[in-house]
Amino acid sequence: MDLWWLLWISLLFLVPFILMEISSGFKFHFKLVYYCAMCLLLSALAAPMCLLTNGGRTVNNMRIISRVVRTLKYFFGVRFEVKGLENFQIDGPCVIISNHQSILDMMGLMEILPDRCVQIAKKELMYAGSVGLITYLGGVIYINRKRTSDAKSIMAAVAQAMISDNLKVWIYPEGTRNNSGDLLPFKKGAFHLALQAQVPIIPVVYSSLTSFYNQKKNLFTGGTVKVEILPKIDTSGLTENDITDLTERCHQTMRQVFFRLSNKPYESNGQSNCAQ
Ligand SMILES: CCCCC/C=C\C/C=C\CCCCCCCC(=O)SCCNC(=O)CCNC(=O)[C@H](O)C(C)(C)COP(=O)(O)OP(=O)(O)OC[C@H]1O[C@@H](n2cnc3c(N)ncnc32)[C@H](O)[C@@H]1OP(=O)(O)O
Ligand SMILES: CCCCCCCC/C=C\CCCCCCCC(=O)OC[C@@H](O)COP(=O)(O)O
Repeated sequence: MDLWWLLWISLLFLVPFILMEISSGFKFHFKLVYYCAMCLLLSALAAPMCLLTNGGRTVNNMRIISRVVRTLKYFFGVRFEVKGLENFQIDGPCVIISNHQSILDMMGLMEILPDRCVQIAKKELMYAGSVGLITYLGGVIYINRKRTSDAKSIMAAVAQAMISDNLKVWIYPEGTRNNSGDLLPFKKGAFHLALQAQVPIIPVVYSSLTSFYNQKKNLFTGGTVKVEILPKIDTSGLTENDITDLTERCHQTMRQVFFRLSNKPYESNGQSNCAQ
């Protein structure tokens, strides 16, 4: 066949494909920018409310922040089906661990955030404009993930504050966002913290977002996220020697629930689940 014909025929198929890709990519990035802009705007509105109500940096601001963030789901067509909220009804502090898929997780976090609960976040979040300010006002604890020794000493101080100030602490044990449709191995900070403070761990699992949010496919439409708050895991009597087992047990339990909530067949990965 003539080379020109081949070129024309390829173009006939390629051009609509490229246009579709550009427009879906454009839609995806536009929606992400819109999400970030809404976060920046809502944070800028919430900050004076926090300052006027509570005066400065305090976990009590989380009530205001969560109420404001809960409105975001209506703009993005995201809904939550929550089970197990009664498992949050415990007296005193605890460590809450959950899977972390994307920046959209802030909606899922605030949907169920219990009272007097702060999160552990990477220190870079402090510099995210008004979002950084609102996290500061809400009492978020910042860590430098590149300096394990600094992170450890901050977490040791957090263990004390949990007891003295009756705080719950929310940690993403994967340590980073992960939209792969599986859980990453868990870092150990959350488990050390629970043991140091001698408090229970409450695992929370969110179903996979990939059916409506997928960066690889430029997909960001609306959808429903299933959320399950699991019964507390007691840590009393456990020692440093039990950290690896505890981490692995929590990872396995959460992974099974993650696959069930995401309507995916459970795949045993057959490896150690702890981050090395
Ligand atoms: C109004 C509109 C608002 C709009 C915005 C909406 C909301 C904003 C408002 C508030 C919400 C904010 C929510 C923010 C969420 C942000 C989420 C994140 O930033 S996730 C990233 C940060 N978090 C984490 O990284 C936590 C998980 N990581 C860990 O726990 C890590 O363990 C670590 C403590 C950071 C250390 O990292 P490392 O890579 O070194 O981890 P290892 O687990 O491999 O540990 C190495 C080694 O150290 C031992 N270890 C770990 N921790 C401790 C400890 N605390 N004490 C003692 N020893 C410790 C561990 O056992 C390993 O040793 P060994 O191998 O011998 O066992
Ligand atoms: C004047 C300065 C302007 C700064 C502009 C900042 C732009 C960002 C604005 C809004 C972003 C909204 C983000 C909501 C909070 C998201 C928290 C979050 O999900 O952080 C990711 C972190 O868990 C893990 O990070 P990595 O996956 O390791 O990476």
